[in-house]
Amino acid sequence: MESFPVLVLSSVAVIIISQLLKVLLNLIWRPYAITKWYREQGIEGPEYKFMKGSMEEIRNLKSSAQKVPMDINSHDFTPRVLPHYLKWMPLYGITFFFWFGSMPRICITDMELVKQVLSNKSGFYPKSDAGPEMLALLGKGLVLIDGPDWARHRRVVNPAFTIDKLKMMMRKMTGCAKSMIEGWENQIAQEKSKQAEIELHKHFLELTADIISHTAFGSSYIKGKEVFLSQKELLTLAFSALFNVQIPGFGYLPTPNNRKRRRLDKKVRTTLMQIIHVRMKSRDGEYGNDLLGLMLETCLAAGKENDNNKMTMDEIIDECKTFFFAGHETTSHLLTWTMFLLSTNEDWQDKLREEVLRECGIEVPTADMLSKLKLVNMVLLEALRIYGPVTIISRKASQDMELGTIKLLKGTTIAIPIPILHRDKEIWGPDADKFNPLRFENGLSKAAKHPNALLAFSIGPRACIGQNFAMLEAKVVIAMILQRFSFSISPNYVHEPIDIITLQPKSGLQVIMRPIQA
Ligand code: HEM
Repeated sequence: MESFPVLVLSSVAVIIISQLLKVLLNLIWRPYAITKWYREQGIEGPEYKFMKGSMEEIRNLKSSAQKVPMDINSHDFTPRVLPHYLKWMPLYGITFFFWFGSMPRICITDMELVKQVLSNKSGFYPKSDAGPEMLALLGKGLVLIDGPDWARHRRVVNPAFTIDKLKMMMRKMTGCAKSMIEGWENQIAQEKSKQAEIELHKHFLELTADIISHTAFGSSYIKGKEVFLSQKELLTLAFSALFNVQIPGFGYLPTPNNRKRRRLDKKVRTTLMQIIHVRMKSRDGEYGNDLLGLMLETCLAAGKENDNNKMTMDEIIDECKTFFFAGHETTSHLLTWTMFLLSTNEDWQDKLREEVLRECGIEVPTADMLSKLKLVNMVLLEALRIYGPVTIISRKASQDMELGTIKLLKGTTIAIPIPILHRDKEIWGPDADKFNPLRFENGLSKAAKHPNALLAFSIGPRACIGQNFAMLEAKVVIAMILQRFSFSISPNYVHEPIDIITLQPKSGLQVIMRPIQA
């Protein structure tokens, strides 16, 4: 009979060898087989590089493309933000594959295929896997989950975003915008000047954080500040990890970044728990009908029917993370890019001010007044088209399946590069690179050759739940600024759009603001 140590050693050896074989299979043989599979269908792409895939090339292309700022009148930031797509599309065709580490990604830019993927209701194209950094940032909330959990969360959350609820949020939105604007007026008065240079992006990030805190959580920017500041750091971590080689299990090691991520995650959770406890104590069994109230109602309604809509406290915390982040970052960028466009196209600024003063006068706008601001709406849609905050939508093939003529292998990620589709002259016409809000004159569905061509909020069942909220918020803020200020771009502004997960100006947006004398 074999001795015990020999048995242990041989078992360990078997485990190590089988793990090594698995690694070799995933890192060498599988990419080779996948490449062969797609090439046989005529789909080409850059060669797979051991473990790194295409990551190193993407990082290098991006860093050299981002060395030179853009001309202020040019809106085509794709060479800076998506240089790899621009390099590979002419080489391999509009549908091509590349490598996120050892995982294949297929880029699709055919609108019909995009529609098939995004409109699918049978769960064939779930969200692609999120790394530990994105999970810490957004939690397992609506943006990242799938299947029955997603459907249950969406059922709970939907009623917080009905048109009636949005109208009721108007007072809070205008209140937050008024404080920001009065801050600017005071600054200019204190400087005893007729104008001041204001960095708007920073202000919009705080404003939109304040608005989502008030409207969804009955809190304020100040109370939720720890969440926002920690999420900002988590965002930087997620961004820096985006094009790194992913080593399985690496996220559990006590590296400085992993430790930082865990510390920030804990801080976010503690602050959210404080906000939740305040709400639970302050009401007598009624938790309110805002987002937090609706979620708590389902969680704490022990013994009541409709368990299908129940959420656990951990799920609520994850959903809070999602809404704190998704509910303010993107909208602040939309406001920033809209103000950039209006500061550099003063003829449009004047037209919009005329419309705002005609429909709202100098009153605080109401929802009814805002519904009449057609030109403001057109400019916001055009800002979403050319500077949409979300640059890539990705999904995963849940099984081997066909998408058009492509035979997809299970696990392949499908990447939809929105800025490239939003500049497609076949879809948007010969002026696709230009700022032309008039293309939306006859409504969203008639602005392009394809009725669903604007993908800024995505389309289909996973489209943005907050799109009406974001549009209302953006209209309120832009209208209130136009009532009180005229503005032009500062000579200090440098046009460097950059995608730190979402598209934003690298060093803020400096604008010269001049109060309009009443
Ligand atoms: C200009 C502002 C906004 C833009 C451009 C935007 C864009 C998007 C996009 C493109 C998606 C789909 C992502 C994907 O399929 O991978 C999405 C989903 C989502 N957005 Fe927004 N968003 C904005 C504002 C908001 C706001 C204000 C909220 C919350 C109040 C919000 C909450 C969400 C949530 C929860 C999802 C996931 C929906 C689901 O999968 O069921 N977003 N957003």
